[in-house]
Amino acid sequence: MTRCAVYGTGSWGTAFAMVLADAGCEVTMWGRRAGLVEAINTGRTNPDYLPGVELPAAVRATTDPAEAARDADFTVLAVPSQTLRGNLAQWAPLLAPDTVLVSLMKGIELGTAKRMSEVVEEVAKVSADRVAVLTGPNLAREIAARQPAAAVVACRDEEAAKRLQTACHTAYFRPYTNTDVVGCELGGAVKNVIALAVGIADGMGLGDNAKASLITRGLAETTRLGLAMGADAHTFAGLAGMGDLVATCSSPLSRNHTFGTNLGRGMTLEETIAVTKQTAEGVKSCESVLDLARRHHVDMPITETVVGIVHEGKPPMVALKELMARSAKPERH
Ligand SMILES: NC(=O)c1ccc[n+]([C@@H]2O[C@H](COP(=O)([O-])OP(=O)(O)OC[C@H]3O[C@@H](n4cnc5c(N)ncnc54)[C@H](O)[C@@H]3O)[C@@H](O)[C@H]2O)c1
Ligand SMILES: O=P(O)(O)OC[C@H](O)CO
Repeated sequence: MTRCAVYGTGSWGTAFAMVLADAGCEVTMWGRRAGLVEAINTGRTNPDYLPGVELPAAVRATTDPAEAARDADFTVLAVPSQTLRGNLAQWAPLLAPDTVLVSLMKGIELGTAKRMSEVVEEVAKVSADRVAVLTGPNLAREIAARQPAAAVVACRDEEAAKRLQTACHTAYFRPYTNTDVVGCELGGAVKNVIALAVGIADGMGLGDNAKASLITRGLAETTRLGLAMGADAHTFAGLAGMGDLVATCSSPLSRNHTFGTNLGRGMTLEETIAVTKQTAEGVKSCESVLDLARRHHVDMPITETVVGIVHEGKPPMVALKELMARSAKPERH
């Protein structure tokens, strides 16, 4: 039987653990808090992140990272992007020798501007052939309700991607393989920034034309960055690009979209952070995405606008006027 370790008992770690169990894997989750681990093992629910959802019997949890790691064919990482480096440094010595590490994270590291798979390779000292990424339009609550969704598993080693595809393929979860790890990771990280922008526009009551324009031009700037970094343009028209943008920018379940909506309605950053109970990656990653764009000399006006509103106190109405007054240009630029 395929054995999986899942590090992180948040919304997506738990929902993906369910997917793996439903696909026939045996899953051990690692969690920080003994109380939550106990609730998962005895109550078969995760009351903090997925209340009311019954977990399959093949999912169990532990606070011992070594116990979770033991004999795992796949080691799934589902912690916030900005804590991954520190977390993985502790777990790396415990990992099973040939395990494939799977990143569920959708962020870019602050300071280094590294993608999560790069952080994993560096900290766990493994080759890119042993690091996979799972991404796409996958709102955890819908997956936990076993509502249908497609996803992408990306790995430089196509055989490893296929093994992961088999390990997480269920009647309601349909993963496709891809070898464009750079494009898949950028799609996942930048859509969170665009979802913040769309949320802000929604909060300001700017309408559906504004939303569609931000999604489309958001995809254009994501693709520009991807091409500058060697990604395949087709990836951005797929599940990791357009697919995830549509889901995240249109769903009230998205933390990034909701965060933006609160800002657009006039809440301060501090008030918005206070009412956000889970990880909204775009809030920090907008700065690291902009850093990445500058390193690659790519213009990302929507990302720059989000950084201005979220981190520099720019009033959304001023930011809107500036964005609309940019010089006119052909669409494909
Ligand atoms: N929730 C979704 O719908 C969804 C879907 C796809 C991808 N993702 C991505 O998955 C990643 C995890 O998101 P999530 O939704 O599970 O977040 P979450 O906020 O629901 O859970 C985060 C988990 O990380 C743990 N954690 C927080 N700080 C930590 C630290 N310093 N050290 C160790 N553990 C820590 C929390 O206890 C929790 O178990 C993010 O990158 C997110 O973008 C989320
Ligand atoms: O809730 P969000 O905004 O982190 O988005 C969740 C997923 O990434 C959607 O695919």
